[in-house]
Amino acid sequence: MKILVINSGSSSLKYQLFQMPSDHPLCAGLVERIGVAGSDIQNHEQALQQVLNSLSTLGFINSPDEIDVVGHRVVHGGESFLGPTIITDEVKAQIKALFSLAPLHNQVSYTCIEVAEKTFPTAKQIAVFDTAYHQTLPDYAYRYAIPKKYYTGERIRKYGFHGTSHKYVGEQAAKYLGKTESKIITIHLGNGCSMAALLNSKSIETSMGFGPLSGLMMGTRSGDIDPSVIFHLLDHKGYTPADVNQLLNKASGLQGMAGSNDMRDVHRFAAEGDAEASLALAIYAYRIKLTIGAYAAVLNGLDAIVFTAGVGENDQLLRAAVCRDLSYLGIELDGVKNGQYNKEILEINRPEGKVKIMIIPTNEEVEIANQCYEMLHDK
Ligand SMILES: Nc1ncnc2c1ncn2[C@@H]1O[C@H](COP(=O)(O)OP(=O)(O)O)[C@@H](O)[C@H]1O
Ligand SMILES: CC(=O)OP(=O)(O)O
Ligand SMILES: [Mg+2]
Repeated sequence: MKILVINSGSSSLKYQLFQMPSDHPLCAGLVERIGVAGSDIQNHEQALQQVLNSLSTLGFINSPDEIDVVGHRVVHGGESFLGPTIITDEVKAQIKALFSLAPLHNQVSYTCIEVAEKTFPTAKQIAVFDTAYHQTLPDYAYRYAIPKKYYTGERIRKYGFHGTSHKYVGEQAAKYLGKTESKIITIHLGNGCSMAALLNSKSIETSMGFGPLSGLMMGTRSGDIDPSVIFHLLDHKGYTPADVNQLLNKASGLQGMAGSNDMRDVHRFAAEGDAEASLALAIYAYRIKLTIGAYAAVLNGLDAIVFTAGVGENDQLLRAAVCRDLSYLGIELDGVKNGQYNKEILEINRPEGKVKIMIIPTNEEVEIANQCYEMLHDK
């Protein structure tokens, strides 16, 4: 069974082609900096077209009907989708209905689904949702302290995102620990950033909420901000709701503070003496540290913290800043090991540290392919 997985992030499109059941890809690739100023690739449709052309020019597929399944990452599945789902017209309508809740993401996934349906008309199209893994949060974690009718009527609650990544690295960490019971914090730092508290490999708390805007500071998103700021801008400063949306989703975070959403740029600006870039780095790390403290309390203990995704895997300075002065919690980073990551699971704590600090490369594509394969096999 040949499965093509398409993972559309807010600024990138990753793909992998699998001959299942092997989870070693036949080919894999990444289109980066989509829609970023100065980039050749303006949108996800163009990016996907480029991927599909290269799959056939490079000879990985000779004809579209060789693809049995296209697995799509879809960010927002609301409360309806708990596992991999065959995409029907009704499912597409539900994904569309969630556009307003995840403005950077669901529209992009929807575009990718439509392009894939046209390109691979004989393949099964399957969606795997970021929200699915966080459906195990207890009600006191997912409900907001507002009247019940906003939950029952408007479905306003914490959903959480990046679930496929938190699940994948969390399960690897639990396996690595070799314990049946585990308390793990996963830290996904890509363009979007989120953390999850995992009790025995189930998500019990996470930092994103109703949409993928809350929690940590991100590439272009503010993360947590007092909602009073929004009322102030609307009521007294002439902003429209669309202006505020643009500000908090696209013109904040690293982009808004330091002028680039690419962490590599921000480090360069800071090294060149840009004080606001240095402050952006400090805030970015501080928010993660705050959340580690909170999640250690929620879990009532801690076996491991896991760094993953673009920044989490590759940025040793950031990891060092997060782990500094956390020895009270048993978090003690080994400065040498911290610099030795080479795309494989790596333990980077000092031997005397009670808590394992790990870098685990996320692989949302493998996780999606496995979920699709298992679903079709169980039938
Ligand atoms: N060597 C590196 N050092 C620091 N940050 C890096 C490095 N390589 C990639 N990144 C950062 O990873 C982020 C993208 O992560 P990724 O997980 O691919 O994001 P997404 O899937 O949300 O598009 C970018 O901010 C990029 O700057
Ligand atoms: C949900 C989310 O923020 O996804 P990404 O990090 O891929 O933008
Ligand atoms: Mg991503």
